[in-house]
Amino acid sequence: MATVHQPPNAPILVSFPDADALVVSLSAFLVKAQKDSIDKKGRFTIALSGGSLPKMLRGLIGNPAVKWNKWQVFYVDERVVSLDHPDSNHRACMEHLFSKVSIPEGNIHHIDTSLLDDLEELSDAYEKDLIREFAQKDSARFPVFDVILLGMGPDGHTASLFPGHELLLEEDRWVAYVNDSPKPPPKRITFTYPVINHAARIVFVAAGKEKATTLRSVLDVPEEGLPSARVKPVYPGQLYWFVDDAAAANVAYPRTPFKL
Ligand SMILES: O=C1O[C@H](COP(=O)(O)O)[C@@H](O)[C@H](O)[C@H]1O
Repeated sequence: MATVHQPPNAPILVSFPDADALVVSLSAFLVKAQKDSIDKKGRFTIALSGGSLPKMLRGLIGNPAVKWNKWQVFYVDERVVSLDHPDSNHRACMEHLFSKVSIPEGNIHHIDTSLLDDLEELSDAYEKDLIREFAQKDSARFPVFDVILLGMGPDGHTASLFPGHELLLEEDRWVAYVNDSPKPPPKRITFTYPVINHAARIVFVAAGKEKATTLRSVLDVPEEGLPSARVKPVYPGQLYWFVDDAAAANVAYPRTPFKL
C-alpha cells in the first residue's frame, strides 16, 4: 500500500471505539500537556469550549495527577447570558467539572456579567483579562495557550465562529462579539482565529454519528467555508482531532494510534 506523506504539523486524527474510551485518553493527554507546561513555566493555560465538550472532561475528576492550582482556565467562547443560565458555557463547565474538583475560583476566567448589555465592552474586558494573563509573560503578538479545546457543530462551526460570518476574517482582535449567531443564543463572545491558531496544542473533540458528514468535509477535502476547517495552527503548534469511531465513520484521513 502506498505511504501517505503528511506535512510536519498536519492534523493528527485519533479515533476511539466510543466516547468513554475517548474520555480516558483525552484526560491522559491533558495531564501530560499539563505536566510539560508546569515543568517548563510553572503554570498551565487552557481554554475550554461549551456544547458537548465539558462532559468529555470527566476523566479529570478525581485524578491526583491534575495540579488544579496551576491551571488558568479561559473560555474559547461564551454565550452572553448570566453565569447560572442554562446556555452558559461556564455553567456547563462548572456542572460537569469544576464543581467536582479543587480548582481555585480565581483561576477560572469567566465573562464579566456586569457588562452583559454592552457586547463591545464585554469582549474588550475579556480580551484585557487575556492580556493580563499573557502579555508580559509570553511577549508574542497573540497569547499562546498550552491547550485549546474545541468542539465542532454539525454545520462546521467552532467556538462562536459560524459559516459565512465576517468574523472568520478577523486578524487583529483577540476576542470579538457576535450578535447574530444562527445557533441560539444570538449574542456571544468568541476567541478569534489568531488566538486559536497560536495555541501550542489545539484539540477538537467530536463524538457521535451526527458529526460524521462534517468531519469528512473538514479532514478529507477541507472546505474553507467550514469554520472548523480554517483552524490551522501556527508552527510549531499541533492540531489534534480526538473523535469516536461513529464520528470518523466516513473519514479516509489516516488515523494515528493514540500514544503520549
Ligand atoms: O455553540 C457552541 O457550539 C460548539 C459546538 O457544540 P457541540 O455541542 O456540537 O460540541 C461549541 O464548541 C461552542 O463552545 C458552543 O458555544
